[in-house]
Amino acid sequence: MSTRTLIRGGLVITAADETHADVLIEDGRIAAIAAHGSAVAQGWTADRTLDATGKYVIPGGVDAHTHMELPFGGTFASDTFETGTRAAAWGGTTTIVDFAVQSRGQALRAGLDAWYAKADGQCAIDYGFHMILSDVDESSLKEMDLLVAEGITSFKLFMAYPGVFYSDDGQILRAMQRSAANGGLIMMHAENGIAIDVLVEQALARGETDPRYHGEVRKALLEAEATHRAIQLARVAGAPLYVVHVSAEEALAELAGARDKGLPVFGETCPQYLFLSTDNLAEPDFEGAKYVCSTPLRPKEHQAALWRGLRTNDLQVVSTDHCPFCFTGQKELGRGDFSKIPNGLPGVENRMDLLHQAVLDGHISRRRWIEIACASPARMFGLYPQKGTIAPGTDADVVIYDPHAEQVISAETHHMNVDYSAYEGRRVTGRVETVLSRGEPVIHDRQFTGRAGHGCYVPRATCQYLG
Ligand SMILES: NC(=O)NCCC(=O)O
Ligand SMILES: [Zn+2]
Ligand SMILES: [Zn+2]
Repeated sequence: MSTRTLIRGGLVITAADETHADVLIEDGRIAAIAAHGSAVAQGWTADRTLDATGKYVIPGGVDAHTHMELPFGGTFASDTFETGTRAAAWGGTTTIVDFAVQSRGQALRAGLDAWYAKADGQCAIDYGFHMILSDVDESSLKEMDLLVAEGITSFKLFMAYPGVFYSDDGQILRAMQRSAANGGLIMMHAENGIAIDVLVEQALARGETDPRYHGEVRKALLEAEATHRAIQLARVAGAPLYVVHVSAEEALAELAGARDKGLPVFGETCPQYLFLSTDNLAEPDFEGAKYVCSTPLRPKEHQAALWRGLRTNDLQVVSTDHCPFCFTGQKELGRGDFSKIPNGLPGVENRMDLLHQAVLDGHISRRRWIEIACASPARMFGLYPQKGTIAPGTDADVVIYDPHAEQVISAETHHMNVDYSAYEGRRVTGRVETVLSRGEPVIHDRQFTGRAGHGCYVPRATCQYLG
């Protein structure tokens, strides 16, 4: 039986508009939107009415970069699809795109099937997959075509992590040529991993073992160099390119220069690069390990450039790169050798709130908040307008957001399965109150009302920023 839900009296914010409007939801979709107080809206009846007076009504967040249960550095990211998607819902995110992994020597199909199995029946919110390519050869190139047809329309390659996920320039060029032909989008981890490994070895030989050296060896210039090289390879292949987790001003300058030339080059940054810095990596007593991720945190001065890039659209997306490892037992694997600290930070629950705080701090406008966190990732990865906006016919993935509520971010209160918060003690204004996923309340008045298995796999179209 169909349920009608009515959200009354809120300020509806999309990437395009802000309107005081009522939103009618039926059969899991937005049925209609009408000005608050209009005769049309007053005539609506519903089984469930949610009062959003004084609140924002925004599209559910789309986090296009998560790693639930990622195998890394001899351990696994500590959020499962169940715990990670529940935490995402608490933070106002209603869709994730996670990375299925091809292990070396394995077919893409095997890696993808393993990810379908991990997520199936576990998720509180909807999900899709990108595919990590670890072994670019004739057979994996052929498989890329099949995956694009199946709705896996983006592929991550690594210029970092030699011996693990690393692809050389020839492999990268081949994968790009294939994506130019099949419509897929190459997502690049742009760091010169071969040069970084030399610097790691030299640092360790000098006895530089603390977490802060992770930031020192993974130099901004090596991110910029790899970004430049990835752009040139994409040009040669005639392929579009999306550079993930951009952290260095110099790398952003490469993207901006390419975009100025009109090239189809896109960039993502993450909250950790906007709000944290090498000061965190330098925290004493091995606490810096909590902030080890790649690309690494940069000196604070890089943040202004990233905010500018988000305003000027040289960066289009903010995703989390959520890849949590507990401090106890996981980050600790790298005591005495920073190169053994599993790379990654938790954050899937914090993104919408941190970016709302950025609105209050004057870095971005409200509509740009929704654009970089909802609409643009949905367009980039072929989910729009089903996801990422509020419009008649789209999925009713809707957040009622209280822009005045104060909160202090803490591991004591978060829902991610990780024993620390990268933002411990940070005060932010704004908080998720209610979250609907396809019309079903998964968070209702700050209570979890969802369930594992509600979330559905969503096949994706190709990038909607291209021709
Ligand atoms: N980013 C990170 O440190 N860990 C996750 C894997 C990746 O995205 O490179
Ligand atoms: Zn990466
Ligand atoms: Zn990642």
